[in-house]
Amino acid sequence: MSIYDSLNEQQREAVFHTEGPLLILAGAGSGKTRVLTHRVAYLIEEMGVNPWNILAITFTNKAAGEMRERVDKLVEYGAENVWVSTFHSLCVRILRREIEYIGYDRNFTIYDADDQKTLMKDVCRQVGIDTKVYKERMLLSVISSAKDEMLTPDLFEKQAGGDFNQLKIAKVYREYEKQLHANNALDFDDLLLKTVQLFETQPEILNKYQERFRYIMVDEYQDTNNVQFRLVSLLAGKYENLCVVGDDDQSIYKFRGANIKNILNFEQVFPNARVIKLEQNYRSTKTILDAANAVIRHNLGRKDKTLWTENEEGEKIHFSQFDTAYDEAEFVVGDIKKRVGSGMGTYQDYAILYRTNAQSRLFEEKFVTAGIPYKIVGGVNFYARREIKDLLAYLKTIDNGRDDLAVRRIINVPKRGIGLTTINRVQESAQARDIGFYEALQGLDLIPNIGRGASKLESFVALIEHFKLRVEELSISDLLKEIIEETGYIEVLEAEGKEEAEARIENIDELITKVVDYEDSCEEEPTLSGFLEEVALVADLDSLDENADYVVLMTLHSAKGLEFPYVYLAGMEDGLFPSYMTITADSPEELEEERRLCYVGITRAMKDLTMTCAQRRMVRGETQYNKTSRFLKEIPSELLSSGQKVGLFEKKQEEKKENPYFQAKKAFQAKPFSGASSYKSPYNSYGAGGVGFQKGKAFGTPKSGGLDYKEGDRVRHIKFGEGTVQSIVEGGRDYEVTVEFDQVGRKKMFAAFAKLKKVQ
Ligand SMILES: Nc1ncnc2c1ncn2[C@@H]1O[C@H](COP(=O)(O)OP(=O)(O)OP(=O)(O)O)[C@@H](O)[C@H]1O
Ligand SMILES: [Mg+2]
Repeated sequence: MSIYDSLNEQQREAVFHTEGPLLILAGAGSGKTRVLTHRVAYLIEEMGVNPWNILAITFTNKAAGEMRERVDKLVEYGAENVWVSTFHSLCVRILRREIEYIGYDRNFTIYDADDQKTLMKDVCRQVGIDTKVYKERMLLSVISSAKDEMLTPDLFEKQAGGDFNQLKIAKVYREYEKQLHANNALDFDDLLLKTVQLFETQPEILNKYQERFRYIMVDEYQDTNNVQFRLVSLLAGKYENLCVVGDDDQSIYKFRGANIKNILNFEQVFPNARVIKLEQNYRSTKTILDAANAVIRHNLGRKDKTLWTENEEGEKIHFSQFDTAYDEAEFVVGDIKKRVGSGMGTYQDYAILYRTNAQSRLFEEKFVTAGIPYKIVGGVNFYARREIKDLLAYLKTIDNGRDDLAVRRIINVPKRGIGLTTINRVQESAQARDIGFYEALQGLDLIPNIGRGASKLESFVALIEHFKLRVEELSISDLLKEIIEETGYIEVLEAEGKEEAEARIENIDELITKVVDYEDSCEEEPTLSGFLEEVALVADLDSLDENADYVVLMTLHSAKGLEFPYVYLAGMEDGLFPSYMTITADSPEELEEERRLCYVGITRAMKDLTMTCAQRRMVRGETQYNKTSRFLKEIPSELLSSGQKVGLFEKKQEEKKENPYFQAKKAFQAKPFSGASSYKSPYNSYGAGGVGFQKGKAFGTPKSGGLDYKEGDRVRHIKFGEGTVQSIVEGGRDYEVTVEFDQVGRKKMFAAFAKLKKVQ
């Protein structure tokens, strides 16, 4: 029996069709990736193709690794000569050999986001652009899109027509390119673009690679963008032995420029293309597949496909709704433990998938407490994330300053011009005198050669000392918000690029939630040291043995292409998944993209799928109420094991809406934030949404009858400072107080939240 006997007829057809363009368009779990790997084997073993002539491109490093493994298993000899790589690594490999042809040095540098921003600052200065009007981040993002569209500065300028703004950006783009070149550097987008330019301008080089890669395969083709498509078309231009596989229903990277048209128009670009559809799903039970089909059917702009399976009916999809996200995490972790305990697979058969990275935090804490090994795939453990470590390092430094590592971590974060040499001098001096690093910073005149660095170090110490004083005045959560605000931490993140910043800000919001959680659940008086101790207990980063059997946690985006016997889709709530931004943007296209993501999630499950959601979820320390996800409601109730629960919460919501107290809270929420800090997550997709209310001691306070100030009095607010009360108006359940603050002007707020103190 040969390995090809394990394929069905259509799959075999695809494997045996080796010459000429081929599009395999098929739903999830139908064996697309399996066809690719068997095709590689077939080319080598049966067709006598030199492994060297084969190129397989996948989307992520993890997918490349897995494909490599599968190919190695199938092919006995020479598998290592097949190039299996992502688009970026392919381009780096080519450019390291050939970039001299387009005027760069082979040892070019690849600029990361930080480098790009530094360069952009410089460019703006040169061109005379005010970065307050044209933000570096915005400029970089426009340039990135231009590169994806393969627009050179010249073309960009042409397209600008007479548009003043666009012309200015064109100028910036030109200078940016010039300087990159002068530094012999490429940014991330350049890797693809320069490879395309190389091929377009150097026919003999293109020819060399066309000869080299006679057989090209691309997995997850639905998520290629324009420049990637161009690259593939060029490489395959001579032999046209191009096999692409994809599923338009799994296109989930539009926000990164993925162009679904690349798959839909494949037949136009390659008119002699053969199209093969695979319709049998081998991965999932009937129930899981029915649910996935039912959800995706709600998308309008799609090629209709019918996916069926011979697999058994399987269990119904479990659905549970919990009071809080905390309960949700406890259930999921407990459920996995119970199932594994009763012999249902091992931990590695289980995956928890969620919409946003920040959701991992609660699960991780539960896993650590339950002693179950877990791993975050395609990401880092919550407490190991850069932004979380940075902020915790601030809190540690403020708490006692004895953690040298923490102090050193943040002394120049965000950048304040304190260099490594200066830091090392402080360190040496501290060691010589056997004192702590922070202690050494407090006596700078005793450090030799500190010179020009001294004033910057002094301001750092002053900042920390200022925060130390604030520990007495603020709650821990407000202190944290103040640190974020005063250090400008968020702005620095934003400059690194929107997408990246978005995820990091969500993590920071989640840290604030953790603090508020601690403050609320603490039996004694909450203290900073107490909080840090608690974190140390749940943030056990070393407990993971890399080879151990572990549960994997990841975002839905990173789950593409993978499969697991048991899958949990957590946070199935409107406002989280689909995201609040998607719902409020009123954009059917974005909603369809979220729905495809849901389809990807459901179809990862082989045997069993559990969907969970919470009625209440804290975001940035504020409780937010969410409805059950609309996607969940698109699943016919006969497929759900507790379908009757869907909609239960909505009923409660209706009842709540009639409650006047609740309305007052809602009205408060609709107003600009006027709490203890003005830091408001700019990307927070939910903070402003729904029916959340400020959590904290103030909640539940009856109408503030005990106001000890009246109109005309001088009052003090913890954040806004002193001001004069303009008016106090009876408003629903609470008084609305308007204050003219000396520093920040007029603010209107609810008395219970404002916590104004009369100035005697
Ligand atoms: N003919 C077949 N016989 C038995 N098992 C198969 C067959 N084809 C595919 N499978 C199995 O079905 C599962 C799904 O296959 P594969 O991952 O290749 O699907 P896919 O179409 O690439 O899915 P996705 O769209 O999620 O990337 C795998 O476990 C694979 O081994
Ligand atoms: Mg696949």
